[in-house]
Amino acid sequence: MKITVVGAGNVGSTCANCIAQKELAKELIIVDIKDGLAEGKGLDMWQAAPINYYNTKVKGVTNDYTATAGSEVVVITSGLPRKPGMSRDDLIATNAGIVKSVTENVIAHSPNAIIIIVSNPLDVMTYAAYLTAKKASNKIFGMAGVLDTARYRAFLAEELDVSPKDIQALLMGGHGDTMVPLPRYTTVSGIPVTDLIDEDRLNAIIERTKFGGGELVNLMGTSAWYAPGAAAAQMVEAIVRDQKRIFPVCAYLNGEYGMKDIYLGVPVKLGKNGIEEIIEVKLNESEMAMLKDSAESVKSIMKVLDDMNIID
Ligand SMILES: NC(=O)c1ccc[n+]([C@@H]2O[C@H](COP(=O)([O-])OP(=O)(O)OC[C@H]3O[C@@H](n4cnc5c(N)ncnc54)[C@H](O)[C@@H]3O)[C@@H](O)[C@H]2O)c1
Ligand SMILES: O=C(O)C[C@H](O)C(=O)O
Repeated sequence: MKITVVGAGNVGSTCANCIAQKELAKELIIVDIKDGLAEGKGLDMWQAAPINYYNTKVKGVTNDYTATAGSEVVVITSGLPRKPGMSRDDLIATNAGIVKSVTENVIAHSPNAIIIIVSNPLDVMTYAAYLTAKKASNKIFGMAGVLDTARYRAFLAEELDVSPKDIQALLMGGHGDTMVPLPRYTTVSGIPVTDLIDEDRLNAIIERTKFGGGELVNLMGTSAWYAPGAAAAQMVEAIVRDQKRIFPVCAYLNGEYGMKDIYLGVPVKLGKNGIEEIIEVKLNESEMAMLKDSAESVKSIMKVLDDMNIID
């Protein structure tokens, strides 16, 4: 198994480190455009192998995609992160071109790879990569829901003073302020969360989750990486170990939830074939309205991508 992570910045290197520590690959290649950065991080991670006891051979390269040839899974994290005062959507002007050129290079050397996009604005960057790669949509999708759900679960665990391991939750929609956490599909070891927390506290947690990325941007001056890197690596694990995990993933919809030709966060089954099933949970009227609202917001950024005219 050979895995590539493109982007050796905060998220890419954290993701690569998780992949190595979980021994998900025999060979792990990290690529970055910045001279020496990926080589240095790859070498540093390889030197951690005798300490952390993993066999994954990590190597970094500067923009040399021949080294990535034959990768089975590729994670694309290249692109600018936002700064305080910016929205994720503000990144489209720079990141669309980066995601396009990186996807072309990835596909040229690993035509059969399953590709996971992380770069923001996530839903539209995933769509841009899909249009560029021209591959089946079950093999190209985005990471956001695993992260957003993890934030929601972490906040709930803290509020209820229980283990984060025992919180199961579902969150749908775009990776932006219109994301849709679903209390009806949130449990603590099977107990409905609504039985354990009052409505006001739950609503406050939902609001904090929606703006969870921005909270960290304001604290750090750049965006998060530990949870995002771990979330992408968890998706890689589900694929390489054929775990059939059910995760919220930014997936291409072709009629599911009454929507077509859009990438949006929905629950899917992830296994060795990538997205093996899109699960259509029953949404009530208000949940469906929120999902549609989120889709409209993603569509408005798809229109910006279209107007940029950079993808055939
Ligand atoms: N989907 C999510 O949930 C999620 C979570 C966190 C961050 N992100 C996004 O991930 C991206 C990366 O965030 P980060 O914090 O790692 O940023 P970062 O600045 O630390 O790293 C980005 C890296 O991409 C590299 N890069 C730029 N252009 C490249 C190219 N053409 N080829 C190869 N490498 C290139 C840069 O040199 C840099 O090292 C951002 O767009 C950020 O918004 C998404
Ligand atoms: O918030 C950001 O800009 C980065 C990422 O999308 C996140 O949610 O942490």
